[in-house]
Amino acid sequence: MALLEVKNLKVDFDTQDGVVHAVRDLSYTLEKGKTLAIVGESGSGKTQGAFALMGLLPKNGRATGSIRFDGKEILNLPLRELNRYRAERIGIIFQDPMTSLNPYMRISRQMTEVLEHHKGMSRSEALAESVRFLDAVRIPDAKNRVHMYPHEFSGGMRQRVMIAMALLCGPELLIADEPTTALDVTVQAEIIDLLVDLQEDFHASIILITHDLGIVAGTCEDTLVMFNGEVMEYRKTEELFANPEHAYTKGLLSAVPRLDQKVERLSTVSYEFMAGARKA
Ligand SMILES: Nc1ncnc2c1ncn2[C@@H]1O[C@H](COP(=O)(O)OP(=O)(O)OP(=O)(O)O)[C@@H](O)[C@H]1O
Repeated sequence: MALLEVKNLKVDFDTQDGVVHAVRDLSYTLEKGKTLAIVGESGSGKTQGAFALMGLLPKNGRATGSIRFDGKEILNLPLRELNRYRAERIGIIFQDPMTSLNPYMRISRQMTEVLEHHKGMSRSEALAESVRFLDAVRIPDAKNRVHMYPHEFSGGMRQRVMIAMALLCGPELLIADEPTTALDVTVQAEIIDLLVDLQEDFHASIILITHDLGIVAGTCEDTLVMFNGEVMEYRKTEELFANPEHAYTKGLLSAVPRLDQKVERLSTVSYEFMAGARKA
């Protein structure tokens, strides 16, 4: 059975200027232990599509359609029930780790609190478990660094802490929303490698949200390309790279820098180009 089935998801926002259709018709299926990339330029609806399933939509937003998690409809569940899913079965990693880390609390306290509350561990068990998770995300000297505050870590290390926190309760689904966008290119590659390794160890399904097709190859089995709230293409990643069907995907691919080609200037996908490439 699929872990996640999203069908005809629509997300609308009420604004002063009328209704914004952020996600128009999004459908996909994610099997257990598999990885899906959701790719598209800024504003294409990637994040709001994921927020709908976490119950994190801004107040002026509403979602319709269906989101089944492990066979159960979770779209628009009451907050109390959704909170249980969010805490224990679905982990999320944001672009900016400070969105989920409390700057005034030591990492140890932030991690042990979760484990005490959700796993019923004692403080000392929870501390040992936290160190184990920091080791798993390759934080050197985890035993000592667990007692540091978030600002004492570099950006890449902070992102690792957030990944460790997202994995703490053993989620079946991990949503990574632009997890590397704010980082240097080399650190980006390390974080993506880490996610791939962790997925093998923790057997979580992953949704990787990114505007960068370059980090998708070799990382995700399937790729879904979005533009203007709609799905442009949804296929096996290998096939998409080998033979992109949609003009918009071709545009995105041509914007991916390739190590084997010298380019004068990186291409960008212009708005006119995208508009012309929109699905009829
Ligand atoms: N609270 C809101 N009210 C009105 N429109 C909104 C609101 N939040 C998001 N939107 C709009 O929804 C659309 C989709 O936004 P979304 O954040 O999903 O895009 P994205 O593809 O994830 O882009 P980015 O990478 O920049 O986050 C955008 O046009 C955005 O302006």
